[in-house]
Amino acid sequence: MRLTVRLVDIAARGILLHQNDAKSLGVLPGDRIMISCPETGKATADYVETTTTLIDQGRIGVYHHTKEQLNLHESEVVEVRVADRPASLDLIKKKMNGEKLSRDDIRGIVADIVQDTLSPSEITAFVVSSYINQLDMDEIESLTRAMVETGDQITFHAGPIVDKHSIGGVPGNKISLIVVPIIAASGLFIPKTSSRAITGAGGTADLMEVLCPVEFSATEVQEMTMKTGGVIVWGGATNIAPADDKIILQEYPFKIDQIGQMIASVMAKKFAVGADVVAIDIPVGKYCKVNSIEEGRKLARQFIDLGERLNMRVECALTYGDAPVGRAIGPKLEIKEALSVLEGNDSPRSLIQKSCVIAGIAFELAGKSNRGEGAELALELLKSGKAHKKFLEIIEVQGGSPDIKSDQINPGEHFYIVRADSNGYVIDLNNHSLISIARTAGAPADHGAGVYLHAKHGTSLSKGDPIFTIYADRKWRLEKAIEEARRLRPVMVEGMLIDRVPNIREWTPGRSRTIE
Ligand SMILES: O=P(O)(O)OC[C@H]1O[C@H](OP(=O)(O)O)[C@H](O)[C@@H]1O
Ligand SMILES: Nc1ccnc(=O)[nH]1
Repeated sequence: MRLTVRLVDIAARGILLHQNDAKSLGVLPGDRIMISCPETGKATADYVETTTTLIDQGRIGVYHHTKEQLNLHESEVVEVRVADRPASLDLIKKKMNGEKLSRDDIRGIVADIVQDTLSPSEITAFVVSSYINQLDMDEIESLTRAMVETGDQITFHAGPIVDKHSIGGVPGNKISLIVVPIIAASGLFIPKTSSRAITGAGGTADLMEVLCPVEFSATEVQEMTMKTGGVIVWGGATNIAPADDKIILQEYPFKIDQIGQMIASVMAKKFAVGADVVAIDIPVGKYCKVNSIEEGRKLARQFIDLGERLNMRVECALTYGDAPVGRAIGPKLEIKEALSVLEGNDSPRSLIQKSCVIAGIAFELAGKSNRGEGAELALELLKSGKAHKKFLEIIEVQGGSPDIKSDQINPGEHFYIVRADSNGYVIDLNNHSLISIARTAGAPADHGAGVYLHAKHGTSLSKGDPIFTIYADRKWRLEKAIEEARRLRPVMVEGMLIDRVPNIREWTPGRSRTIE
């Protein structure tokens, strides 16, 4: 069938057909058609959407992606025919049925993810199929390798290359902003690529973006690392493991991070930058991705095994995840807290301790310090101000201002303080609820949004004391977050009323009771 092009300014994938043309072709919404340009001979497949009003019969609505692929112009005539289904759909179904995927199967799926052959809902199907029928170690290795092979890789001619990564899941986990400059200040190289928020209210890339650009090519990452010793960039922009970010985009709304894909997501980024040694932070807690020490050990073993298969030396730290790291949750609040620690502030101690433990493991793995002495070296580099100086250099090389000070960073202008409604000690913090409130307030997209905790486990509060403050860049978002905080009550104070269950049945006081 020949159709006339109408360019439609929509960024997503897809092709818009009049319902009658779709019927003549024998396709339904979601089916694929092959569009070829007789003039250039170029062809590409895309999935169909249909309309009865937006496009006239005889025309084809071409979205941005296909326009770019085929270099199409308004009113040009193209040839359209039914396209084959991508073979990877059957492979995803294989996983849905609980079968094991071979290396070639996984290569096929990842290639189709990277080339945008699979639609977002089809990628979601892959995520869900491996969420229900977990990936085994061979499948995780294949996924990691396929993610690396379909993207750019960096080779450093100096070494050792050090890296760190957290599996996430604990709010306020801003330690990369402290660990990376500590490691770079020691003279080691750390080309750190991070993802944006997956289950949280601010990934490291979202945080760093408050201070400077985070989108660079693999070559730029390499050059900047050689110059300063370290960078903190967004993995999704580098074309390092490009499938990773496309998968994460589908996980974000569900707040899920399937274990096998998580391991591959982390390790692909490490492998692609040529890391020799890697320290992995696994937060463990009631509301974390990993809920018990036992589960944490199992996951650590998987990271170490995969490291061996890929020739990287990996060590994992199971860390305390029952409470947020530090007190700040959300991009600007977290940057402010991390920067103030680098500037020499002595608190929050949990943040300093955790950062030094992880940097210490990396030092020991890289042979920079003896076993058991790495954290001490990390603390020295932090206390001496060398890590702070290095952080400012990293900001500058990425295009930000090296004069930035923590007291110049202000969270959102709209805020609300939640206060204790009884005396007592803080006995529980619900990470999921805190993240939810910060996201409802606008984090991570609104950089000023988030939650600042005034009290953590064991803090003694009197009625009326502040427990946490919610910040937002927009008033309506703050209002929604306050509503959510009232409903979720993320901080439990001993002696506090948990909920009141009203009796809504009609009742007249004093009415005499009758005994039947
Ligand atoms: O949103 P959730 O699931 O908490 O985790 C995502 C965060 O965890 C990792 O941190 P890092 O890169 O090691 O600092 C990721 O890269 C990302 O920034
Ligand atoms: N799935 C992931 C978890 C944490 N970090 C990542 O980069 N990816």
